[in-house]
Amino acid sequence: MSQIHFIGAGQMAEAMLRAAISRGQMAPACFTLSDINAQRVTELQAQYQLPSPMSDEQAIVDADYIVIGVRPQDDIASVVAKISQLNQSATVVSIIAGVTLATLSQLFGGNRPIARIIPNTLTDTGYGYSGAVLNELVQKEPLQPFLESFGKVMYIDERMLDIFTGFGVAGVNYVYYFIESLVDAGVLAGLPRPQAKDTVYENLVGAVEMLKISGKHPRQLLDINNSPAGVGMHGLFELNNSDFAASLQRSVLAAVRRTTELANE
Ligand SMILES: NC(=O)C1=CN([C@@H]2O[C@H](COP(=O)(O)OP(=O)(O)OC[C@H]3O[C@@H](n4cnc5c(N)ncnc54)[C@H](OP(=O)(O)O)[C@@H]3O)[C@@H](O)[C@H]2O)C=CC1
Ligand SMILES: O=C(O)[C@@H]1CCC=N1
Repeated sequence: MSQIHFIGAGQMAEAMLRAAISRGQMAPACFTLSDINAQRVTELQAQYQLPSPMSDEQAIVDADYIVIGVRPQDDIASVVAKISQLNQSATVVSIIAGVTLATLSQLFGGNRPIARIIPNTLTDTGYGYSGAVLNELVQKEPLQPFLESFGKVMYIDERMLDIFTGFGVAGVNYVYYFIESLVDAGVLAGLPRPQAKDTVYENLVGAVEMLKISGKHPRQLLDINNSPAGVGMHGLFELNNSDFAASLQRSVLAAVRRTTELANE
């Protein structure tokens, strides 16, 4: 059983281990945590019945995988120094947005297996891809069960990882925002909120299924959904007349830019 130690026990660390445990793919005993905020660690240990090691240092020594879960703006160099001092062989799994394998390898002084993973916050659902890049020292097979315990895994070229972060992982934002706006539209038109919400959820899941089942392009399904001079076409005309598509695309580009920016701050 692999031992996984998280340094930085924030939102993402919790989302990953909660999914791994609740989906029955990893045992609570696999996980130890450390964080600047000791209270946070105590709370998570109690909530998920995680072991309490003798010390943070001991947990790092015992780990097979060490997940760096701090933010790009945090003192990453001090985290690396601590790992290097205590454990020379564990595979490092960095989830820090924007920070490249080259930067991490340089900090670790080479010879360190490093996986750069950008997890998705859809962890509990089994949907959503984590973007993954491994350096040549990582053994993929033993790492895979951990990665798959909190989502699907998409191995991509590292030069695409910031794009994947801003587009794919931050991408859930656009879906939540779209759902909120569309439910509000139903309410604005006069439907009670619970019915508006149920309708939007059903349409969203159903539309994805239709695209998958039919193999058609969205535009082809739009054509089927719109009769001549009909209801749908009048609605679409207003959308065509708006900045909807370009706004969405500008938002994604801003998120991608910010990913790269963060690594240089
Ligand atoms: N949230 C998301 O959707 C995603 C986030 N990521 C990446 O995951 C990482 C974590 O994000 P998230 O969980 O949202 O952030 P959080 O702020 O929730 O978690 C970071 C945690 O690390 C702690 N911390 C900071 N410095 C240290 C240190 N030197 N040693 C130990 N603990 C430390 C922080 O404590 P304190 O708050 O007290 O400073 C905090 O508890 C980021 O790098 C982000 O880019 C990747 C994919 C998705
Ligand atoms: O906003 C963030 O920092 C993270 C990284 C990608 C999505 N959310």
